[in-house]
Amino acid sequence: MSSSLEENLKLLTSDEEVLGRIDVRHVDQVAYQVVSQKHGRLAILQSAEEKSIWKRIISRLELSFTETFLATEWRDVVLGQAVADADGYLAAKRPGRGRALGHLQKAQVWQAIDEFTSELASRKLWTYDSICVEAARILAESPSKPYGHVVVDEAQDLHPVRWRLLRAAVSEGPDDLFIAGDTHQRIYGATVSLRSLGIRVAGRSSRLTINYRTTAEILGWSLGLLAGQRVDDMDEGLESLSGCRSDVHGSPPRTAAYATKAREMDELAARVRTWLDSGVAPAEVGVAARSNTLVDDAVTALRRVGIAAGSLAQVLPGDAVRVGTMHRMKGLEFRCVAVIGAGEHQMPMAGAVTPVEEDKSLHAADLQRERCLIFVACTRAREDLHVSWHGNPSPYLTPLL
Ligand SMILES: Nc1ncnc2c1ncn2[C@@H]1O[C@H](COP(=O)(O)OP(=O)(O)OP(=O)(O)O)[C@@H](O)[C@H]1O
Repeated sequence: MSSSLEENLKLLTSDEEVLGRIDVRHVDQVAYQVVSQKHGRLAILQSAEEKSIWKRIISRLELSFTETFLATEWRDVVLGQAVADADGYLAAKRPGRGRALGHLQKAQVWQAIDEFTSELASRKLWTYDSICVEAARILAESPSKPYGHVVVDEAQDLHPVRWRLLRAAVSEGPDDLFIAGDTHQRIYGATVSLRSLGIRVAGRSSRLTINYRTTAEILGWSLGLLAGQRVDDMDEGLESLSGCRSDVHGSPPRTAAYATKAREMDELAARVRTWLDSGVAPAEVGVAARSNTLVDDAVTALRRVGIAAGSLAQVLPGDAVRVGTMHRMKGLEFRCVAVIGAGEHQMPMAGAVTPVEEDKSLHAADLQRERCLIFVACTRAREDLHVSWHGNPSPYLTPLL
């Protein structure tokens, strides 16, 4: 997405001097650079290793918590609220955490987290979150800031550790932070209160209601995916979709069910061929899928019939159809979009949803994120949207069928 933003920046100016002063980067890259300047090359803890460290701690301390629970408690409560010690953790509120903890349980959780962070420190291992914490600390202590102004896009997906980093990356003053986001498109992380992070948006924000990208037909249909959902406004209130509109009209989105994946892939290739034959450039066709496997399947199906196509995970030539996971589709747009594999077994994706018996709140948040993902994918289409699946449709789609 940052390369797409960088490209679009060139539509605003071609002045190399101006472009040279604008740094378009993922916030984690900013954090890595700040921390590596001080500590050298950083070794990143891989998720399988993280799990096994938590598992060892759970078994050593004979705890009844799962590794997911402890990892989330560390990330969202300890790092999220910048808790520094046991007393801070015992006093911390735990909004959005499904399982209530008594005093003794909190002491056990703190001991586990303390052992976990000590192990990371002794092995010199970092997570992307801990890099952000360290970067924010370094920048907060430094009198000189790397940026004069910071523009934040896709703000709904940033964890508090990233907000603290961004806050510390620019001195406080007029036009220090400009924030754009849409909480209906939250596909990572959980609800954040900007107020609690010292970022004041009340009375200083505007709601954009006109959608210039897509047709009224595609917008109306896609908004149906979110009907009845309560969505926050990042400032301790609720966001609304009322008044959202598009003034451009076109064909209504089409949906199609197939008996098998193979058939769905064949029909995808036929659909893309129709778009290309009608004059749509290959790079203006996007195909969105929930999993990497399905992305590969779609690329193979398109190439099999002679259509140049590639995954958005790679650098693509200008004349190829873009196929990507729904996560990769964020922030992009295409004249025509095919959302594939929108079936009951793919959306929500079972592996991405915490079991309800493990953590009720995480379970609900995960389901909501899956719903937002399909909304994000569908709203990438400017003119034509085609949604398909094999087997039964996703429960997110059934109210619209
Ligand atoms: N005022 C405008 N007049 C005409 N076209 C516009 C205007 N504002 C935006 N657009 C066009 O609408 C499309 C979507 O704009 P943009 O990418 O800024 O939206 P967005 O809110 O960031 O979308 P999302 O968050 O869903 O990715 C782009 O093609 C952009 O060029």
